[in-house]
Amino acid sequence: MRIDIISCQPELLTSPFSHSILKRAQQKNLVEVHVHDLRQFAINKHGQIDDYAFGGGAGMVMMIEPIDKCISGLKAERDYDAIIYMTPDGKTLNQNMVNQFSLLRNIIILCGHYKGVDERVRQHFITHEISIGDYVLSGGELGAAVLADAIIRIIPGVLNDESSALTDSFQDGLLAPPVYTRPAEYKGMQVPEILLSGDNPKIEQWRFEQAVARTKQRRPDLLGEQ
Ligand SMILES: C[S@@+](CC[C@H](N)C(=O)[O-])C[C@H]1O[C@@H](n2cnc3c(N)ncnc32)[C@H](O)[C@@H]1O
Repeated sequence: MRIDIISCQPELLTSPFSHSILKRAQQKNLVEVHVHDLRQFAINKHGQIDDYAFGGGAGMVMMIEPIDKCISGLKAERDYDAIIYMTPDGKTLNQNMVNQFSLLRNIIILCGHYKGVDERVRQHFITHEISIGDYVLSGGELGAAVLADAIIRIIPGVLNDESSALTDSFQDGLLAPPVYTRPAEYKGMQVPEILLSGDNPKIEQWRFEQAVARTKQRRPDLLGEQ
């Protein structure tokens, strides 16, 4: 898979892709991540990529021309399955959407700033609008990193033990059950006896029951309850 991220603050995206699982995924050639500096496509030598909003009001608006040039250049090289704009008024990201995106070959993620992008960008170039929650960030980079991380970790071969991602929260519509590690007893706090029993079918049953109980308590909406 190839992910192209368009940003006017590309430095914000250096760290998330330089460590741990996302770094290893790139080293294993399971994903290519390319970050493009929108200022390289500025309309003048001052690096201008934004301007005042027509109609007035506070806040600058990201111009259509630099974004068009950047996206058109990428599209001239290859086909893209999705061109995503990170925006608080987009569809709220969930695991189902992440699973669908992880099946695609090439995607572009556009990060906004200021008041956001000229609406014509959204109307003419964008295929998906994604929010990472009902709050407003300063820019789309953190959201793009969240989206890319969620996608990349479930690409087959990225996690050392692929089954791990399948037992995480939301994959089967439930929250994940509690987990414990050594020591079995710490300052009088015990690990549930069943997990030390070696009886795998019973452990699986216990985990399922815990997942259901946790989901009922914390996220009844996932079970179709209120
Ligand atoms: C200050 S915000 C613009 C908010 C916009 N004026 C509004 O009220 O919907 C700047 C940029 O941050 C990104 N952003 C902010 N909150 C986000 C969220 N919850 N999910 C995804 N991206 C977000 C978007 O790319 C947005 O264009």
